[in-house]
Amino acid sequence: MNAGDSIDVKNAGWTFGGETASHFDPHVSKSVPFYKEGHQLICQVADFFLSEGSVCYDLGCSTGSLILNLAERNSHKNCEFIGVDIESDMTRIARERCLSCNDIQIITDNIAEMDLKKCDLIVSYYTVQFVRPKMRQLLIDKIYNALNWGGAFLYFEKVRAPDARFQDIATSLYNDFKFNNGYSASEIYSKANSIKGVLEPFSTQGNKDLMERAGFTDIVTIMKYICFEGFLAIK
Ligand SMILES: C[S@@+](CC[C@H](N)C(=O)[O-])C[C@H]1O[C@@H](n2cnc3c(N)ncnc32)[C@H](O)[C@@H]1O
Repeated sequence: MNAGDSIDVKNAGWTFGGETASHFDPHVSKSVPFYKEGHQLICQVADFFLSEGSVCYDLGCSTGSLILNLAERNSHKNCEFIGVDIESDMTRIARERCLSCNDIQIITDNIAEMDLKKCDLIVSYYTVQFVRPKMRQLLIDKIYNALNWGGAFLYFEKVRAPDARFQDIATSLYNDFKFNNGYSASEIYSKANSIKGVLEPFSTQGNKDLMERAGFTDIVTIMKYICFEGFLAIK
């Protein structure tokens, strides 16, 4: 970064509304490694849990691409797909995208406060990391309680490393990932400033502890790349 670079720093003011929602689709895979591959993996895992009449949630569905993929892949199973996002700018785009699919309902709500109905699959793809830490255990408890026995929670999160040395390495590698995808040094710095206190990752162990306290005992990692991890937890 040069001394003359101008940086638009919205300190700790990140939001998914407005411009972020309208620019979300073309930009997300430049900052989330294997974004599309993660969706593909979730769809493949969902095959094991969705059967005739199942209910499936996508918590923090953003513009609806994952819930649409899930619904189209399982259109023969008569399932109910419910996408939830707190930002109406996101759910407006998601509703437009999913218009042709009658199995999908898109709801604007706060996942930390809403009730969940009984279901066979709950997906959270990089969403819980934005829920206030004090609300997180209650949310994971609610997810566990909503699942039918044998149902699954697919839980993807940005994760912190187990100690400072690994965290330094992970931060450096992730900055390289964004830089190599075309973000400037000042954009990377600006984003890091804006998400302070908004994006709050827990460690791998911290996330497992949340799930175990909720009641999950069968938990495996199904994807990991630098500081991005996907867990499959079965009730
Ligand atoms: C990184 S994006 C998720 C990406 C999305 N799952 C996908 O596959 O494209 C995080 C999303 O979570 C939503 N979100 C954050 N906190 C939320 C909350 N408390 N309730 C519902 N949605 C929330 C944001 O509005 C945003 O759309």
